Amino acid sequence: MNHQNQAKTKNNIEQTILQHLNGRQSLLVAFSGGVDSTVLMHALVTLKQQLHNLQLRAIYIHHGLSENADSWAEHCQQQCHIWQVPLIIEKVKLDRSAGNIEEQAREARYQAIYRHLKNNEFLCTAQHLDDQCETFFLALKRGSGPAGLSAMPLENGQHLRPLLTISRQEIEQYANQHQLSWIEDESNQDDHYDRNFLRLNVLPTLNQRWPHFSQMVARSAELCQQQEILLNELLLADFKLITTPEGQLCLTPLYNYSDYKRNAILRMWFRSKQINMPSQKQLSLIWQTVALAKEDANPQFILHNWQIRRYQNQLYLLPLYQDIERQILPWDLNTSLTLPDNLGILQTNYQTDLTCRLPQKEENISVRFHAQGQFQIVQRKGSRSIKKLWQEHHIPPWMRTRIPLIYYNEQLITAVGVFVTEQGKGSQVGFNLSNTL
Ligand SMILES: Nc1ncnc2c1ncn2[C@@H]1O[C@H](COP(=O)(O)OP(=O)(O)OP(=O)(O)O)[C@@H](O)[C@H]1O
Repeated sequence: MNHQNQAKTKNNIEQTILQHLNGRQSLLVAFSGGVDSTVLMHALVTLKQQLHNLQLRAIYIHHGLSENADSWAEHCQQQCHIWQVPLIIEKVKLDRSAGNIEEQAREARYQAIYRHLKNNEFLCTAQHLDDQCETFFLALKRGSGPAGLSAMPLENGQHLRPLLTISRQEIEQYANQHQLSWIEDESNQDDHYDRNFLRLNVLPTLNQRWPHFSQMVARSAELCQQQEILLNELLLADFKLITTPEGQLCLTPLYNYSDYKRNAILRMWFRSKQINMPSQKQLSLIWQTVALAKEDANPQFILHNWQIRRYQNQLYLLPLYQDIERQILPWDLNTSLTLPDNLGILQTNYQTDLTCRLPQKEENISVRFHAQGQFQIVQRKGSRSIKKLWQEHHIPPWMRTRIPLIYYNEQLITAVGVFVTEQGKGSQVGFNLSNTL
C-alpha cells in the first residue's frame, strides 16, 4: 500500500470513530485482545492525545473456554499498561453441560460488562462492517423479519459500535501499519460455527464478485432498522394504552386488530420484557392456545424459562415457578422467614389492617402453600370453598399455591395479605411479605 492510502486508512478510522462518539467522553472499551478491539483501543488512545477530556477504561472478560485464556488476559494487561489505560479483568463461570456455550459466553460477557459500566459511561465494542454483513446473513438463515435483519445498530442506549462502518480490510491495514500486536483466537478458523463458515467460505466470493457487497448489505440492514423504528413510533400510543402499569397486556382490543398489527404489538410486549423473541410459529401458538383458549380454561404456554398465562382477559409473562405447594415451613414468629422460590421474606407486622390472634401455648405455627375445603372468613357469614375465596379476591390461579398460608396446628389462620379466618380472629399480630427481588 502506498503512503497516501496508509494515511487515508489511519485518518479514516480515527475520524470515523470521532464522528460516532459524537462528544461522548467516558468510555469503557470491551477489549478481547483480538485485532478489532486492538485497533479500536489504539485509535482511541491516539485520539486521547488530542481530546484531553476523553476518559478510557478497558474490560477483558475471561470465559475460561480456551486453554490460552490466561495468556490472553496477560496480553491485554500488557497492552493496557503500555497505553496507560486501566483494565478490568473479570472471570465468568459457564456451564459446559448446559448447551450452546457460545450464546452462554455472550450473555455472561454482556452481563459482566454492564455490571461495571458506570451511569455516565458508554460501552464501546469493536464490531465492524463485515460482522454486520455476517449478522444479516445469520438472520436470513433463521428466516427473520425486519427486526432481525436490522442486524446491529451503531448505538443502542449506552452501547456504541464505532467501527461498524469500517471494513475488516481497513482494520487489518491499520493494525499492520501501526505494527500492533494482537491475539488470534484459534476457534476463528473453525467453520463448524455458522459465523466462521460465512466469513471463511461464503462472503469472500460475494465480495470478490461485487466489491461493495458488504456495504450494500449494511445499507439494507440500516433500512430495516429505519422501518422498525418507524413501526414502533406508530404503534407506541396503542401499546401504551393496552398495557397495564404492572406490565400485563389487555386482550380485548387485540381481538379486533389485524393479524399483522396484533403480532407487531405482541412482539413489542416481548421486547419490553427483554426476553428472547418468540418465533412466528410460537407467536401464533401463544395467540391460539392462550389468548383464544376457552373462557373457563387456565391456559399456559412455556417459552424458555418463562410462562405466558391469561387471567381476566389479560396476558401475563411470568417466570417458571417451582412447585412449592406441598412444602410446610415451621416458624416461631420471632425471626423473619425466607420463603422458597424467591417469594420474599415473611415477617410479623403490627401496623397492618389484616390482623389475627397470637397462637396459644400448645399451637405450633407453620407456613404452607396449600389449603383445601371450606373456610369462614372474619366478619362474613357462612363458609366458602377456598377456590371461591381466591376468585373473590381476584387471585390468579398460579398465585393460589404461592400465597403464604399461616396455620396454627392444622387450622388455617390467614392467607397473608388476603384474608383471616374465623379461627384466627383477633388483633394481636399481622404479617407482611417483603419481596427480596
Ligand atoms: N472476552 C472478551 N472480553 C471483552 N470484550 C470482548 C470479549 N469478546 C468479545 N468482546 C467484545 O465484543 C466485540 C464483538 O465480539 P464478538 O463478535 O465475538 O461478540 P458477539 O457476542 O458475537 O457480539 P455481538 O453479538 O454483540 O455482535 C469485540 O470486538 C469486543 O469488543
